[in-house]
Amino acid sequence: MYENLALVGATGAVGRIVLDQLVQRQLPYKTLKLLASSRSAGTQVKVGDETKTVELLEPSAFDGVDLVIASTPDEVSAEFCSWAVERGAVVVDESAFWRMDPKVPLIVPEVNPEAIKGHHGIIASPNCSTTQMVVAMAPIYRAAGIRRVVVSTYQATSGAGLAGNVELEKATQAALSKQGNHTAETFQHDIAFNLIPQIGSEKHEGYTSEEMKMVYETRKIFGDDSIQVCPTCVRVPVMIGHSESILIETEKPLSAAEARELFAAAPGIRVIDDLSQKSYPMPRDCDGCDDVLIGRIRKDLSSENGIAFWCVSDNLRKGAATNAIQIAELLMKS
Ligand SMILES: NC(=O)C1=CN([C@@H]2O[C@H](COP(=O)(O)OP(=O)(O)OC[C@H]3O[C@@H](n4cnc5c(N)ncnc54)[C@H](OP(=O)(O)O)[C@@H]3O)[C@@H](O)[C@H]2O)C=CC1
Ligand SMILES: N[C@@H](CC(=O)OP(=O)(O)O)C(=O)O
Repeated sequence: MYENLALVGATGAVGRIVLDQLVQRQLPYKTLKLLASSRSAGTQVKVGDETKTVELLEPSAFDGVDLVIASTPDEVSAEFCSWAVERGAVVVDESAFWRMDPKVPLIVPEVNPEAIKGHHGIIASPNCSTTQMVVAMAPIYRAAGIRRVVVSTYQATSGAGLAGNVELEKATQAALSKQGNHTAETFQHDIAFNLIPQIGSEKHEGYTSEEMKMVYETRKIFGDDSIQVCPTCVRVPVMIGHSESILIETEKPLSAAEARELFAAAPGIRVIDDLSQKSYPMPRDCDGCDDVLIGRIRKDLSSENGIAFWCVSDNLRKGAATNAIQIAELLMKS
């Protein structure tokens, strides 16, 4: 039923990984169209052993397409999704545009696969920082309930797309050659040898748009508006891999050993946790890996029901491309 695929945003940071994953995970498609803007239409892209030409995103591009995987800016998704749905296709969209629409399921397959039922043609994949956090929260939520989460993120420059990594490279070269501050375009300030405690725009009572996504999307994915989330999102000079320091306050008390066992048994999680051996996940370990890596698991010293840990994931893979591909696999199985 889902045999004729289109990939919108095929030339982007996420789109390139989706292409790799289509091949690596051997999705059983018959035809594949690659779509992007007029900037890239006509360029050639390798898909496994084949070379394909990128086509222009326009309504007729979806004629005969059953399944669309899309990774474009919000305003582009806002426009083209209806072109695809009107032609009978289902869209798995990675942008933020549709995520909080009540008619659109927001899916992380390890957490809420059942919510995919009854979709109306568009299925959204969450924000990358939210995805890795909810994968980590899921086993704890099921075993002990969750009242509150305090999270600080350390987000890679590729979170801002291909332009983010180009800016990190240029800014670092400028700083090393002592040319002074690089003029920031993608980020708010010079990212070289720096941390920027702002991702997105000012949104709600001093919180940014990225931070409020972590609040709202988490509640929607768990279907539980009682979960309290206090996020701080920070851009760091790392190319791939978002890291998060997370404190979870549970309903029922949980020891660190119990939390470690729950993480180890959960799908999509790999535990790397032996401080005595300097063993814990770091962003360089997660580049190219589909799991959420968890370490530094310990009891909160300041409250009864707190579990603290460190969590790292490839933002372009589980944070985006892999999650979308897993959603496509769920559809193909249904
Ligand atoms: N990077 C990340 O870690 C994550 C990203 N996302 C979301 O995924 C989406 C894509 O992000 P990312 O890959 O990082 O961004 P990039 O900027 O690297 O890529 C954007 C892609 O969208 C295409 N595009 C842009 N404008 C148009 C247009 N007018 N018509 C058709 N295609 C267009 C670009 O094509 P062209 O080559 O023609 O410019 C390119 O293929 C965004 O919504 C982002 O929020 C979600 C989770 C994580
Ligand atoms: N904004 C995130 C990545 C992203 O694209 O998120 P969203 O899809 O929610 O805009 C970052 O910069 O790291």
